[in-house]
Amino acid sequence: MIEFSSITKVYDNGVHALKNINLKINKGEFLFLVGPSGAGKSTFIKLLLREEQATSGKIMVDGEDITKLSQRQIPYLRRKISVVFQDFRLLEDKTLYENVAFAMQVTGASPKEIRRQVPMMLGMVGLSDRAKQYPHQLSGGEKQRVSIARAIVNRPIILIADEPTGNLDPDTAWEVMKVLRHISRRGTTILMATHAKDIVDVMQQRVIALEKGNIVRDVQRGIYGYET
Ligand SMILES: Nc1ncnc2c1ncn2[C@@H]1O[C@H](COP(=O)(O)OP(=O)(O)OP(=O)(O)O)[C@@H](O)[C@H]1O
Repeated sequence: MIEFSSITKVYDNGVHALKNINLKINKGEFLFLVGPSGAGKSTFIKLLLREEQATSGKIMVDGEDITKLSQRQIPYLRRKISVVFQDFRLLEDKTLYENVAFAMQVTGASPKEIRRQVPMMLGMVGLSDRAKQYPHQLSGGEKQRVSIARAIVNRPIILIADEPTGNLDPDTAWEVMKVLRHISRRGTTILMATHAKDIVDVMQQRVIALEKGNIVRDVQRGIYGYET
């Protein structure tokens, strides 16, 4: 479903951030992307989102080489590949319902679809009864769950989570992980970049480790494998 073939990224300053990466990701997989700072994790994510362009190689997503997309086609890619960030990035002047609904409105979804889909998503992340509240009334973990609801409301094929538990205490981080696991079991692929050793070790999912732009490990039911 997603395939990197001979992907290399050299930034303008000459840094080789990714070196000849070959990788296949299947539907519904849960993957952790790990590695020391500067290993190339963010670059990997940016290439998938087309925030950066590969220097060479191709990246197939859902049957299409995304390195060839024009600027005009990129918004469509970002519906197939959705992201949640460490800092949540919710709209503070909108309620939870409105935050999730807004992501559908911008794609031109009908009011009827929005009324059906938004409560379902808020239910899935366990926040049905908070729909009318504003982000400032929520804990960090709750904010991250809203941001996940918003990210999956348009049914992406892959959800990228970039350090999603980085700002959360351990208990709250696990609430977020339960939601991500549930979403993955329903068929959405999850790619989570993280430094959270304990989470990676307990979850026992596929682990892809990058170091200096190379994949140094790719194991099913893997562990974090670095000192923290
Ligand atoms: N826009 C850029 N221009 C030049 N070099 C860059 C740019 N972005 C990243 N790099 C370099 O590319 C390499 C890989 O960086 P990247 O941000 O992908 O690593 P990372 O694994 O995400 O690190 P972290 O865990 O700190 O987020 C680093 O050497 C970094 O300095």
